[in-house]
Amino acid sequence: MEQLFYFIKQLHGYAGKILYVNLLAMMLISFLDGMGIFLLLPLLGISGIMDINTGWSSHLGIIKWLNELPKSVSLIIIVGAYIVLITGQSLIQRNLNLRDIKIHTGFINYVRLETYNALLQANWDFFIKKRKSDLINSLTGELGQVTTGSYVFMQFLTSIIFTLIQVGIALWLSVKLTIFVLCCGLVVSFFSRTFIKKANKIGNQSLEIGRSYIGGITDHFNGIKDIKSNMLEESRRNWMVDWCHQFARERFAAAKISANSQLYFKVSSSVIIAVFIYASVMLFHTQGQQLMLIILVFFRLWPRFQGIQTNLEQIATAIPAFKSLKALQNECRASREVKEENRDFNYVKQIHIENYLECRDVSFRYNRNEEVRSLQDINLRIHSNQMTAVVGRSGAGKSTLIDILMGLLQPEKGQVLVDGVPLTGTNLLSLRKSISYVPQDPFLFNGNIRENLLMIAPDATEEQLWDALEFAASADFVRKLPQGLDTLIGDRGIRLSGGERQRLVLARAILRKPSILILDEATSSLDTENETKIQEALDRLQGKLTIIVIAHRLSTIRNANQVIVMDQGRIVQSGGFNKLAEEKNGLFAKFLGNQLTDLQTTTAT
Ligand SMILES: Nc1ncnc2c1ncn2[C@@H]1O[C@H](COP(=O)(O)OP(=O)(O)OP(=O)(O)O)[C@@H](O)[C@H]1O
Repeated sequence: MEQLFYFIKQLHGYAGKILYVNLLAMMLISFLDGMGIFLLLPLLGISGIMDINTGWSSHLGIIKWLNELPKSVSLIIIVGAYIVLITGQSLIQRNLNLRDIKIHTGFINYVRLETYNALLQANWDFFIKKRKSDLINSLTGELGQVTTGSYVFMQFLTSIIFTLIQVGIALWLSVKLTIFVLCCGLVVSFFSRTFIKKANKIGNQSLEIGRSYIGGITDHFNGIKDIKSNMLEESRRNWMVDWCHQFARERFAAAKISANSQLYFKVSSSVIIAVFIYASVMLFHTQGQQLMLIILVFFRLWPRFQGIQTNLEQIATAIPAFKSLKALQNECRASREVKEENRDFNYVKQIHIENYLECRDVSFRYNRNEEVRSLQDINLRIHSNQMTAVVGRSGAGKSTLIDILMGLLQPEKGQVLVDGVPLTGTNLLSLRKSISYVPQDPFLFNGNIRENLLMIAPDATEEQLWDALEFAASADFVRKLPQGLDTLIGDRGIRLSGGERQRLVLARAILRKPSILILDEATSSLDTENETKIQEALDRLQGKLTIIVIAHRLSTIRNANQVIVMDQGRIVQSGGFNKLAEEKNGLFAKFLGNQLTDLQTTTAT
């Protein structure tokens, strides 16, 4: 229940006073509802069904008073009172419903934003350890369950208040009878705890099933090209069929719990009332009007018990989602990148590197339980306004080094320093704001080219957009598109070629006016002509920007001021391009030799 109360606390924190106003309104409605029973009594008296003047209702003076009036007058009073009651109750109910919807939708957004903000502030390490589809599931399915659970909890509170007031009215009408019904309710509830436990188990299962669905579907669409080109449709279909069976089993089990619980309540109530009526008539010789009262009280209270039971089962089903979302929020908070004060990214100022960005004795492991280090004793200086190239075999640690330099990953040992000042929460965001990073697999969202560019620089003018496109050798292809800058590029830019995507992301990076430009294999999909254009553009930027390039094609880095050669997480060579090329036994000369051979082979074929 701890997790449930955590969210209820959040609900309370969000809604505040309105929650109490609603609870008060609920009490009023249930009181008016209870008054309905009260009106039935004089009605029954007037119609002659019950003898109002005898025994049990002696404390109901108003009924006697009504009974003494002429029938037509008392009937008008009762019917009028009935209309006033129902109208009042309906008006309050209407306002309550609208207010509830406001609280509920507001609360959904509150929890959504809390979780999303927590995710936005989590560090990179958190994301590389998490499955993306699980996060998507948390923000969709689980969030839905959590908000439904909170809503059901409000219904549960309403039911409790309604029941208490109904019990109060019932006690007023007949103490013994009400205590009897309450005892029966408690006994039945005690035995129905098992349904709540089962519902909680089903909640856990449905959480897992939801995760596996989103996981499978995400994998499917991420790998759709592989699936189509390698004809993997059948295996995907089998996965979906299996999932559907699992889903059907889980749904059926959930429905069975709810159906069994209802059956149990209905049968037990009929048995209890039958035994009670039999005992009243045969053993205690109860009279007609008392029997009527028994039925009246019983039939008003019992459905309330059943409603509470159903609410408890629904809450139990939602608790695993509560737990999961709470755990996610806590994990995000524990992995928060910077302290609370630095939260507002808009006020972060770019940092200007005067001398150099430095790695001092940096070592890093992705998994602390494993021996292998992805970076080992890295000592390196990246000089301001110069071009530094990082080369090495696949898996040598180049991308990891870049992530460390950007402050995305924290060194296990050693430090990253900006002009001699260690990279910490305060200057971390400033450094990142100064960087434009172009990854191997660039991110473009489903929109047009203009929107994708403006995402990074919302105030950029038309002229600045075209300048950036010119720089990245993209202006020509964008001009040729039917709608130019307003052309839609599809999911992740699928309607563009790999090279066009890379050039567009490069243009976007430049638009941000960074002081550090990092290109991680950013020219790998370009043909020689466009690569030359980019290289010329980078040459023009030399001396104005700090440029860090990871490149497999060594032609791209010919003009680099410094080349870092990495192997198995270590820096094995560093220096100018020509100097390293002359170190005949070095790894760099070997790479150069290989690329020359590749080039010659390609030309010969
Ligand atoms: N998220 C991760 N979890 C665990 N190990 C990782 C992770 N990312 C990379 N590694 C490991 O760290 C080492 C360095 O990887 P890194 O991506 O930095 O190499 P790289 O030189 O950039 O390779 P490539 O040129 O293929 O991109 C590799 O052995 C890799 O398996």
